[in-house]
Amino acid sequence: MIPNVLTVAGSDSGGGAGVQADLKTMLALGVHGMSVLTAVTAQNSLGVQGAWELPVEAVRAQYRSVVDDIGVQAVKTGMLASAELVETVAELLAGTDAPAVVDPVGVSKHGDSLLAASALDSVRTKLLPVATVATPNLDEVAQLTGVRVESEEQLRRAAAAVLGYGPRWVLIKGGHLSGDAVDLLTDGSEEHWLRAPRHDNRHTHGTGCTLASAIASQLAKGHSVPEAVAAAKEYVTGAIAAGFALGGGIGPVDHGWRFRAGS
Ligand SMILES: Nc1ncnc2c1ncn2[C@@H]1O[C@H](COP(=O)(O)OP(=O)(O)OP(=O)(O)O)[C@@H](O)[C@H]1O
Ligand SMILES: Cc1ncc(COP(=O)(O)O)c(N)n1
Repeated sequence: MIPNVLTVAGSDSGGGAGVQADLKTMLALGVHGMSVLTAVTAQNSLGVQGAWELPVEAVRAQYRSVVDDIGVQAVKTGMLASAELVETVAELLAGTDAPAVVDPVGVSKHGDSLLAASALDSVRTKLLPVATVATPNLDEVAQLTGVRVESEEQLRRAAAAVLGYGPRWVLIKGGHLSGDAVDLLTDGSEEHWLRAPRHDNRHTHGTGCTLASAIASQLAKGHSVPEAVAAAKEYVTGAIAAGFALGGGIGPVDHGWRFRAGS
């Protein structure tokens, strides 16, 4: 049986991040990808030119259509735009018997806001508590907890601060530090350090979405959280190494790098 994985996220018209990155990742990792769109962005390699959220009823209806008939083995969330959508999605996740990977998307790589400032409190108090794994980057950690990380040693403090909001596991992504690309996965008792060589490639649009979707895909296949995150890190590292130029700005990671390696 092919596991079903659902992304609840925004559309990136340029195809490098958001729902498009999620579905490509799911295909590459051998699961059936499904989507609940929360917002539509006009976006390309240069930035986000516009964003429109969907009505709460549209998000709820898409979710019910998928979960009630087809069923899901894992869910991933990305851009949720507003407090109302964050709270709706948190409530839907709480009623779903499947692991949830929550990527608390705040700002795009170009600095465009993808989440209203008024939604931060709902992320802290409603969404993080229902996450099996939360995957904030360092900017999101600072926004959500006030903890600023400038070195690898400080990742532990960031992880403890995020765990304080109640996710089962947290993966703090240190991709924005210099040196190796080091992330810390912990549930407060176990610690797993994930280290990969930094690829000197500016075409990294979609790294966060890709990593979170890869984790959800591996969880759906029945792997434990540490196994799922290790496999997802390997996949995203290869995708970053193969990231390619597109348009005039930052190009996407290559979701199909494993297929191309053999072609
Ligand atoms: N240049 C790089 N080389 C190798 N790995 C990287 C590089 N940049 C980021 N990573 C890794 O990619 C994953 C995503 O981390 P990152 O911090 O980029 O997420 P993000 O900030 O949510 O994504 P984005 O910056 O696209 O919004 C992490 O595992 C991180 O360590
Ligand atoms: C619709 C949408 N969702 C998320 C992101 C962040 O992308 P990432 O952190 O993976 O680069 C984005 N740029 N656009």
